[in-house]
Amino acid sequence: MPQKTKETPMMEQYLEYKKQYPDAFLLYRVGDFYEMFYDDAVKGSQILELTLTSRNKKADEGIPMCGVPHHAIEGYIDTLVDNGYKVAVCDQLENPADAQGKMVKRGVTRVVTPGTIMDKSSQAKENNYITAITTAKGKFGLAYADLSTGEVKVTSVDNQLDLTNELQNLDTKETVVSGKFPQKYLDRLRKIGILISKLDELEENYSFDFSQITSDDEVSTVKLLISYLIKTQMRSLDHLKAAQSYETSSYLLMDHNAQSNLELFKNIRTNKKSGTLLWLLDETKTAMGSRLLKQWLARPLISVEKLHQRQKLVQVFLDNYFQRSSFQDYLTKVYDLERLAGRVAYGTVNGRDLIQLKTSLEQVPEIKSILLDIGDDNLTSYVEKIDEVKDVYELIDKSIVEEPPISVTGGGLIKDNYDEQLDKYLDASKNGKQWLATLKAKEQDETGINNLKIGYNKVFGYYIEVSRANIDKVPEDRYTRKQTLVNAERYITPELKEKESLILEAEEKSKSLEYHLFDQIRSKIKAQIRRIQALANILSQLDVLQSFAVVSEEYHYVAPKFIEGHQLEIKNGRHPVVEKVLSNNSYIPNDVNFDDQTDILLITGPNMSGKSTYMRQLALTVIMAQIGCFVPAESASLPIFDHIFTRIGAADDLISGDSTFMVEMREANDALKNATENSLIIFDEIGRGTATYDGMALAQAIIEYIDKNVKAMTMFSTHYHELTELESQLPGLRNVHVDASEENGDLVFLHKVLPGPADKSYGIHVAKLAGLPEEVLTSAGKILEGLEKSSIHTTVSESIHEPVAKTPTQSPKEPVEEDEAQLSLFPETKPVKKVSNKENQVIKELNGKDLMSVTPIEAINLLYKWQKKLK
Ligand SMILES: Nc1ncnc2c1ncn2[C@@H]1O[C@H](COP(=O)(O)OP(=O)(O)OP(=O)(O)O)[C@@H](O)[C@H]1O
Repeated sequence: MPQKTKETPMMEQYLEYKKQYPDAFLLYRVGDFYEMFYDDAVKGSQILELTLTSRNKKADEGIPMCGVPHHAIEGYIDTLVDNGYKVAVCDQLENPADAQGKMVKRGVTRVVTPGTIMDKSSQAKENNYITAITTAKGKFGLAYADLSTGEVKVTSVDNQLDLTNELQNLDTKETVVSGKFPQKYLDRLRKIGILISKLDELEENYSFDFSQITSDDEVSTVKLLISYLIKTQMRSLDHLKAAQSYETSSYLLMDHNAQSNLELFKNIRTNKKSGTLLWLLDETKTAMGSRLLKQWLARPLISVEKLHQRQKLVQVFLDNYFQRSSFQDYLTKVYDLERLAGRVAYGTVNGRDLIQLKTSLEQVPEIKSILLDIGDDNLTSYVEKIDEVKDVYELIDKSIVEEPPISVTGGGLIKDNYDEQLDKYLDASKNGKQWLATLKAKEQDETGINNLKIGYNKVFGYYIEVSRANIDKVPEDRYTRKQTLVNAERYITPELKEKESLILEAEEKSKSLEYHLFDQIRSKIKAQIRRIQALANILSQLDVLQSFAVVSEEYHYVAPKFIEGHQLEIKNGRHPVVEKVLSNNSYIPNDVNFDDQTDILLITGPNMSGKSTYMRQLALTVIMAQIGCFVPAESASLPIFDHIFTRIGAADDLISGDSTFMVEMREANDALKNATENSLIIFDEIGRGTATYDGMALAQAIIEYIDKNVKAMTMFSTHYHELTELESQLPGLRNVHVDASEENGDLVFLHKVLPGPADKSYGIHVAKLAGLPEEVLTSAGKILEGLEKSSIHTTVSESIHEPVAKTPTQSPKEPVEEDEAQLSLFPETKPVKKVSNKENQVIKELNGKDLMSVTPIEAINLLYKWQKKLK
């Protein structure tokens, strides 16, 4: 921390800025370095692996310091921001030479934060969303923006769970709140790695298009977000598009767990894209297309009309292979128009970016004509809307050289014949150099000094240099001596000085004129940003649709039919990712059928037989259908789903401190409470996370609840074979099993889904496949045999479904026998001899419960409470 001793003026200035940005690393420009001091230096040197030193000036002695070279700053900023920190960059605002001994003027020129970092090439295919959240009238407002593409959206959600979900689905790294935002909601967000940035004062003076937002609360949320962007970015935000309201319910909903369980974007094991649905579907040719595909996958549609529209275009790309390939060839040459537009608005665009913009625009007329040639009405009406933005193309074409330098201040950017004045300057400087060469030859000739040179330095400009050995040949009447070196003398002549001023003036002026012209060109393009964004939008949609066609063709997908009512029929469906990964067509296709009587498919079968794969296959097929892609099947008729709920695999939520079983129950609860008839529920072995009887009882109660109250299409896999007997009691439940057979004591997986329950579990066979020691396997075999013979086993399996089945599905005609229900749930409980007080209480409570109005989760909670009491 700052020392008590008096600071040097520079450190005083530093501390002044640091005070304004206490939560950011302040990178403070000193000469050719950006320096950090005090705590920033200590922490920064660790994160960035820099050497920590201390300032040596007497008054500053002991101040920790570390620095990075100015030209390498971007990489260091990226590292800090990747680690979840903010960075404020404090630049020199004047040339130190002009400061004339006073403190150099400095100022913070940008603040980079995890949500606002732009231009990271590693993230070209990703959106980086910054979010803002507000709360009013018990609801939450949520706005998000991608600063590099200019997208701004806003919505409101009813509760904290939905808010967290939406933030996680957006994968936001940073969220802005006002100082008044209730603290209690923020801890959870911090725990899941979101940086919270507080902003107390809203900006007032800016123009932004709020016209498409209807609710005042949403306007407030967007205002908070825009204010933060203005505060941190300190430059034009003209490229931000009009904010759009959206409702989460106008898409097929999937919470964050479902997205990650189904491996849409990240492989659960590797955390990478490989092996995901996005990986499979992404045959896009542009970064914009890839980002859009990801957005479509995160928000599948529920409008049949829009889906038909997408399907038709996919079909057109499928039917016209040659046009599609040349469309792809041209698309490959289209750069990231969205981000280029962002850079134009930001003023960070350089000559090379403009050439990229030009090259991209150059492809558009070709793209249009190829697509119009196909002659499909749907596609044509789409393509006709494409604005080629020809004026921008022409402007860049006539003004910017084909291979411009990175810097925009050093000249060499602007073409000949673009500006008359510039041509004159360039001519003068070009001719001047020619003239100098001629002069050198002439002087060498006249003086006879062969090694006579013409040079230049900043102090006295152009000079003639003669080596000491030749000094006697110097024509003293024409040459004026300017400088003496050890081995040479330097001279000037009136002729040289006259040309010098012309050459220098031309060079200096041409550079600044070039910059000025470049700035003008940039502003002219900036005025057309909306048109470039609109073009980017159409091209990225077409890119995604052609990508669907490529994948659908390669893997033989079909257009799904959307049907009304509670039915689904998939013939020979496949899991698209497993199919791709498995070699030589070894994937076994399977049908999925729900008729109007069925809501639950109860899936049994040995471990490793393919139960999870079968269930995920349906979920992925539904998602693919609802983004407008074709699906992996021979034919598919599906309803439009409103929500997919999943409970797959073991996921501990260590952050919130929940156990696997707790997460399992929370996810089950979410589905039971929120699913509708139009939802899809995938429950993979619900109940396995707890003791067998509890688990089985719960699984059964959940199935019955879905059948009776929810009626969503449900796939439920289980190893509790006893549950298969439910088919005779629940008209909406059908058993299917994944087939396996035993050959010479070895298990053969057939991966074929057949009607009816599985007859055997084969758990020990799978353990053998996994290579467990022979001793363990033999011993397990003996234990199993014993269990199968024992009466307990049969009693349990019979009793377990009977009484519990009666509770939720009990028809009013059949009175519930509570005693029996209680006893049979805990069959190992010894018969009660004497009823204690505690037991009396439990019985009383049980008698007082209206079981018809108790949810399965509440039921298990009650059971837990009672059991605890009795213990
Ligand atoms: N239809 C299929 N065709 C070919 N291979 C399949 C098929 N279904 C599954 N498999 C293969 O079998 C493996 C195991 O499948 P899956 O994980 O779905 O089994 P499971 O029955 O859910 O197992 P467990 O009960 O142990 O969770 C998969 O990784 C896949 O390689």
